Amino acid sequence: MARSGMNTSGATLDPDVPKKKLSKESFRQGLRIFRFTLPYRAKFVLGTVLLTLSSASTMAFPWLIGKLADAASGNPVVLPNGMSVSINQIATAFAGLILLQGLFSFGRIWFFTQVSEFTVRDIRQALYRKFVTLPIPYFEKNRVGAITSRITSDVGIIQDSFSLTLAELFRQVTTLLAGIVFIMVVSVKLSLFMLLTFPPIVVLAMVFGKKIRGLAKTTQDELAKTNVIVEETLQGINTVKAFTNEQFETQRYTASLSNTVRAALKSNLYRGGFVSFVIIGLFGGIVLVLWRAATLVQAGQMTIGDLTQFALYTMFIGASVAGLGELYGKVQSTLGASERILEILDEPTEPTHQPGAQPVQLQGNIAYEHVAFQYPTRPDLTVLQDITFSIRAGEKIALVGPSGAGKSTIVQLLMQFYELSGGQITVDGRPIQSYDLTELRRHIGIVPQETILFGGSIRENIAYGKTNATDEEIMQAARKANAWQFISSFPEGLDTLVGERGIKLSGGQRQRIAIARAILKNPAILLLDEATSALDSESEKLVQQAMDELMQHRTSIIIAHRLSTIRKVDKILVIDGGRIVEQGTHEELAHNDNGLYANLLKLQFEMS
Ligand SMILES: Nc1ncnc2c1ncn2[C@@H]1O[C@H](COP(=O)(O)OP(=O)(O)OP(=O)(O)O)[C@@H](O)[C@H]1O
Repeated sequence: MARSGMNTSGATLDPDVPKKKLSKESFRQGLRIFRFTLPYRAKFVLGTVLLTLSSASTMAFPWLIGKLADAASGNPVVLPNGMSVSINQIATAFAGLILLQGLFSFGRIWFFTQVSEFTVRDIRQALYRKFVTLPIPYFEKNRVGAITSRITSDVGIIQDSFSLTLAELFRQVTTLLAGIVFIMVVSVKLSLFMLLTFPPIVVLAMVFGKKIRGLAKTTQDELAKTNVIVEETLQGINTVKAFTNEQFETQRYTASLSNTVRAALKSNLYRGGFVSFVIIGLFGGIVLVLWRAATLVQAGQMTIGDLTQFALYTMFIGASVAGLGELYGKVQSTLGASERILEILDEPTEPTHQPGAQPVQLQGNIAYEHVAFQYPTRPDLTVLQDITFSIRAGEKIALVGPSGAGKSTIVQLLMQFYELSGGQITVDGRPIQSYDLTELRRHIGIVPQETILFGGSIRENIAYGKTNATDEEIMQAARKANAWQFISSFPEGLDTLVGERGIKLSGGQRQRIAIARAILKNPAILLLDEATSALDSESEKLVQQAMDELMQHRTSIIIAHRLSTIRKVDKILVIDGGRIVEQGTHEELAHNDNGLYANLLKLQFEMS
């Protein structure tokens, strides 16, 4: 039956996922998700057998009840072999059947839930493995929320369908077919009468139901709009107040609420109509059939037992038709969900962790040759053009230039986060694409502008650079990174929790954790992105010392925002508008009065 999708206090009952039109193709696609159940097929088959048995025993109930009614009303109940049976014997058989039915149901649930739990675990695992190996551009083209809902709500729908929907579908279809056969056996005349009366009512009810679902969706959309107003304005409450728009926003919200109520009332008008239609149509139909049945009993063409059986089977049929209507929607969502899941699983991944990849040792010679680049999400914007430079192993270079010049992009390309649009990058003379991606990245360490700490202890966060590091190694790295001092001042030391649920570290402290991570990783090549936000001078000094320590004997590329920190580097590349506009040592560039670097220096000098 049509379940209205929501109430107006905001709880959305149906996940707002697009449904899939049922077609041969969508079925064929959707069924591919079944490959995840293959390892558990034995359990699945067992569950199906038990389900068949339990459905069959349910179907025997009305038959036995009819026999009881016959025996009670004095019609002798005779077995095919001519033996007549008593009420007690029928009741005993009934009790036995109920017992069996209980066991069958238990077994069915037990086996089907195992299949669904294991299958869903495998699907989630496959999805997660896929997520982390998808190339970076994928995450720029798709919202993270949309991606994570694949692993939560879509997989949830699949779980439902393996544990419930499939079984229900099977049961309802068999009940419907068997029910029709049974009523035909009881009385062909009455069955034909019933089948002419009910299906038109059911079809009408389904059309009605669809209309109501459409209206419920409209209400849902209207409500979503009101929620957007609340969220936006509360998040930007400072702006609302600064512009003294409290009244305006309240009016806007009220107007949106009125729309919601209007939509909800319309939807409920139809719902009311639907309920009275069901009462009048359905119960009217039942009265009609009962009237016909009564005349048949009176004419001696049916017994009371037959009538009871007939009525009960009819109820079964009615329930299964109604159930099938609801299942239709569930099958649609399941197909939609499995298609979206399979779509992600079919996405090409980065070539990481290739089988048979040889470990490589890198010297750290880097060369960029005429590198050109556009971001895949903005193909019309040339971010880098003709970038050519080289660094010998152990040298340090700095990239400077205005914001948006392309410095971070140059560095990211070395990690192969994106494909080049032109030119090539080599490491130790080999194009970077020829390396196994994991092997290449293993030798590159980064200290980003903004260090992301994962929820967990400081120990875990440092060990992110080398997951099997010993405590001794972690402490040593922390010392070299000038981080040990503040870590040991916490009562819980390395076990101090950081991240969302833990304490908040200062910018300088987080950077030093990032440096400790990189020290543990011990890479041949280092990419350092200086924080733009200035640290206090004490913290600055500690971070700088730690960076110097980290850079020793490694090829390093530094994205510098504060020019004071890069006087000692071997070469400075000045980037502007995606090109290298100047290069040389600090001394050389500082004396080129018309140069961009000299100007930047002057600017920073004036500012400080
Ligand atoms: N992921 C991305 N997708 C699309 N465009 C991007 C992306 N990242 C950066 N850009 C664009 O590429 C250009 C270069 O950005 P980049 O971050 O490399 O500059 P930057 O010199 O490092 O700047 P800053 O000093 O402010 O960090 C900018 O125009 C920016 O808008």
